[in-house]
Amino acid sequence: MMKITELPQIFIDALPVLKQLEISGYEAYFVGGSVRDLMLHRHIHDIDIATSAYPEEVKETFDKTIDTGIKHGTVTVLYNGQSYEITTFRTESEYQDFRRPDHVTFVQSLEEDLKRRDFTINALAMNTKGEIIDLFNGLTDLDNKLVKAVGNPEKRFHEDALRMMRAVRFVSQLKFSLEQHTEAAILQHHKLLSKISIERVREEFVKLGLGPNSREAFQMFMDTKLSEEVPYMEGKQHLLEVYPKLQFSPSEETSLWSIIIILLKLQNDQISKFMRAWKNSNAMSDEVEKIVNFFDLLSETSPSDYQLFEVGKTTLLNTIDVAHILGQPIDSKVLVDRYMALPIKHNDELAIDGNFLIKLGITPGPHLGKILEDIKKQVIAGLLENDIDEIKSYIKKVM
Ligand SMILES: Nc1ccn([C@@H]2O[C@H](COP(=O)(O)OP(=O)(O)OP(=O)(O)O)[C@@H](O)[C@H]2O)c(=O)n1
Ligand SMILES: [Mg+2]
Repeated sequence: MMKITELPQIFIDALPVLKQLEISGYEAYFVGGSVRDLMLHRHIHDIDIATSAYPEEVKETFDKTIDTGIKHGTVTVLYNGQSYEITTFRTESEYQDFRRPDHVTFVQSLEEDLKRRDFTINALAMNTKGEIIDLFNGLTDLDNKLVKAVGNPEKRFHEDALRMMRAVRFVSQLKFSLEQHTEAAILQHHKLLSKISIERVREEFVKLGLGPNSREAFQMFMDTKLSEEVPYMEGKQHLLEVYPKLQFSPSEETSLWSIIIILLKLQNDQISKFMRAWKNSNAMSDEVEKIVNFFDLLSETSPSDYQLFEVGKTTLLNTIDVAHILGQPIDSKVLVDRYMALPIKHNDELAIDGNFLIKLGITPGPHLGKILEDIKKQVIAGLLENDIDEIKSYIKKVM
């Protein structure tokens, strides 16, 4: 049996929680992604604990607990300023509506818990001695870099169809391959994905898109026809096939969405609809719309100083990133230099404001707004110095 002697701090911090359960007469193990990532020497962002104790028993064992998902057997324990999700050994009923189980069955053995998990690499457990429990050859699959369903892949995907997205997401994140029966089962059952809420699909899609192996994973996403079951991508493989051939993989979510929208050749009025269909936030949607529009502008012409000012630094850099990934030849250095050389970069850097104009005797209203806008344009174009006195004499001249 493999034994880990030097555990990362995050496990050491959690050990007293597992030991407390053991003292109370229950079994407790580290499970899931944290054990996988430990074996891969990847960063461990959180840990999951599985126990033979029922949720009520977990609550009796610790002082501070929160009923996170008590129906599903999960209790959060607050310990030493950290929070830990502790889930009772459970299985999933096989056929509900292909979504997360709405009821679960608690079971007595770790083995029964592990065998309903999605992939062998996620079905490892570790006890308090640091011993790895590997009932489904997860360690071999880790060595061979394989995402392989535990047992019958069709059953696993019927229990939770999101797992099909998770499979390609791990291919991207871990640079793994899909085991052939697992891949075949996804192709065969890809339609089940349409039953899953967009929020959950989006989360996996973003992880897929931002993973280091996202271009290969995206090819798999199309080959298995999962792409046919998500918003705006049905019947669009001929446009999306560019993605695996991109120069680079995106590393920002804004870039990922912008690139998909550009490849799909969506018109301007469809961008926010696309973003809404994917249940993205308004802030994300607004930024992506700005990026795509500026990208279109850059592909046609060189932006004016005023257009550079309007788009702002963040969107400029985001658009340059998108152009870079798409292999679009733009002179990013010139654009950034020009932006940095702008006399003002924000409205509030203008030497005057509306109140100043009112004091000069201009009546508030649309007319005043136009004058202010004109002054701003003159300043940005370098035709007028951003200086109160200069601006004052300019106003006197034009009025
Ligand atoms: N649809 C799912 C989701 C999760 N799991 C199991 O629950 C564990 C924890 O799930 P989660 O935190 O969602 O995923 P991780 O595998 O831990 O990946 P991440 O690093 O992204 O958290 C997984 O490892 C897996 O054993 C599963 O079997 N089926
Ligand atoms: Mg996890």
